[in-house]
Amino acid sequence: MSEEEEALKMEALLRWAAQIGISDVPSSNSSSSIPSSSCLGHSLLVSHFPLAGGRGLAAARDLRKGNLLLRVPKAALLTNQRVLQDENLAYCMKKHPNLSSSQKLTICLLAEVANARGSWWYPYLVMLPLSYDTLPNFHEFEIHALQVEDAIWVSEKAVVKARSEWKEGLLVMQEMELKPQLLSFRSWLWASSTVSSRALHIPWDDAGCLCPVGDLFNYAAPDDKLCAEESHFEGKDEKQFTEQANSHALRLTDGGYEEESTSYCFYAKRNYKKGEQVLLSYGTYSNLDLLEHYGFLLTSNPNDKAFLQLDAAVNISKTWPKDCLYLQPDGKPSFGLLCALRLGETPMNRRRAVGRLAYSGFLLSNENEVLVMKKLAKHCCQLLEELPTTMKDDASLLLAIEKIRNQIVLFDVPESLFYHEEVGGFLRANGMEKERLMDGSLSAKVLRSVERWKLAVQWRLCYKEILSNCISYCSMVVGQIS
Ligand SMILES: C[S@@+](CC[C@H](N)C(=O)[O-])C[C@H]1O[C@@H](n2cnc3c(N)ncnc32)[C@H](O)[C@@H]1O
Repeated sequence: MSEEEEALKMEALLRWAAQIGISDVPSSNSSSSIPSSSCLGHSLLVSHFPLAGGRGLAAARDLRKGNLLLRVPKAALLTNQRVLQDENLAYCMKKHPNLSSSQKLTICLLAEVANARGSWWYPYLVMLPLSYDTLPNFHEFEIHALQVEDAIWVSEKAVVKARSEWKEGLLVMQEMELKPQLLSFRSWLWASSTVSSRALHIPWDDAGCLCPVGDLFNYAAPDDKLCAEESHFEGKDEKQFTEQANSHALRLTDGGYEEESTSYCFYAKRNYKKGEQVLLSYGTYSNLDLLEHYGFLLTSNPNDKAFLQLDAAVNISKTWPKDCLYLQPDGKPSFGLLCALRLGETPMNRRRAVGRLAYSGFLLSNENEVLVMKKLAKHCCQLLEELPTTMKDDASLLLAIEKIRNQIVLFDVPESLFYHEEVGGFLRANGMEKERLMDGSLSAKVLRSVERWKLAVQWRLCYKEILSNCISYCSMVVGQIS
C-alpha cells in the first residue's frame, strides 16, 4: 500500500469511527463540536514513531495523568458476541463447542474479512497490518537464531499450537464456506496474530475484543512491578493471593471496558507533552512474552527475565515453580531463585532449621552468600560460553542486519561476515545467493524473514546482557562481603 493510499484509508477509518461514536473528546466536553470527519484531533492524533512501534497515537495537546483520552462504544468492538449475531455463523460455530474463545474470534475475524465491503468493520479491517512477527510466524532458521534452549522450545511450541488450532478451526470455516484463500494456514496465522497482538481484555469473553482506533496505542512497560512470588505467600490463602494479583493487574493497564458508559475507555497513565507518543501498558511481559504474542521486544524492558534451569539438588524441595527462578534485567536473582540457591548451599542437616529464614528472603550467613554468588556467576559464565556467539558477535551482526533490512548496499560489511555460519544459514533458509544480500534488492518475503532474524538476535543479546549483569552483580556482592 502506498503512503497516499494508507493516508486515505486512515482518513476513512477515522471518519467511520466518528460516525459510530468513537471519540477522543471527554464526555464533559461533548457539547464542543466533535469534528465529524475524524474521531481524533482533540486529545490524540495518528502519527508515526519509527523507533517505538511505528504507527501509533500522539498527544494532540498537553495531556494530564488520568485524562480520559478515548472512548470506543461497545457497538464498535469486534467481538465473538457481535459477529455471532449472524445466525448462520452462530449455527456453524455451535456445532464445535470445543473451540477456544480465541479460535472463535480468529474465525469471526476471517468471516468479516470474507464479507469484504459488506463487513460493518470494513474501514477498520483494511487498516490492519498485512503481516506479523509473533513467534508462531517464525521459521526454523529464525527460531534457531534465538540460541537459548528454553526460547527455542517456547517458539516451536507456539508454531505447533498455531497449526493444530488451525486444523481444529478449519472444519467450521469449511462449513461456513469461506473462500479457499481464507482457509489456508497463512490466513489463519494472520488472523490469529491479529487477535494475539491487538485484542483487548473484556470481562465477558476470554478472547477479548478488537477495538478500532483503541488498538492504535503502542506499548510501554508498566512501571509498577507485579512480582507475584516476591509478595510473600506467608499468611495468605490462595483467594487473598489471587485478589491481590488481580488488583495489581488492573493497575497495570490504562484502558478497560466500563459497564456504566458501555464503552472501552483509555486514560493517560502519566502527563504527556503535545506531540509525544501516548503509550498503553498492555500488561507485564518479558521480552519472550512480547515476542510470542506481540512480535516485538524492548531493548530495555524492566520486566524482562532470564530463566535459569537449576539442577534438582539446588531446587531441593521443588518449592519454587520453574517460572519463579530467573534473573532480573539488572542481573539480580529473583526472590525464588535466591532462596533456592541459599538453601541449596546449606548442608542437608541445617536446611530445615534455616528454611523459614530463607523463605522470608533473609541472608543465611556471609559464607553461604559468597558460595551462592560464586556458584551463580559460574553458572552464568558457563551458559554464555556454551552459546554459539558472543555479545560482541551479536552486536556486529545486528548492525549488518539493520543495513540488510534497510536495503543498504553492503559495501562496508567485512567479507568475513559472509563466512559467518549464521549468515550462511540465513541465505540457505531463504534460497539466496550472497550477491542478492549485498545488492540490496530483497523481496518482501525475505525482508520479513530479516525482520524476524533481527528480533531473534536482539532477544538473545538482551538475554546475554542479563547473564553478564548477573556476573557483575555477584562479584559486587562477594566484594562487599569479603
Ligand atoms: C495494538 S498494536 C499497536 C498499533 C500498531 N503499531 C499499528 O500500527 O497498528 C500492537 C503492535 O504494535 C507494535 N508495537 C507496539 N508497541 C511497540 C513498541 N513499544 N515497540 C515496537 N513495536 C510496538 C507491535 O507490532 C505490536 O504487535
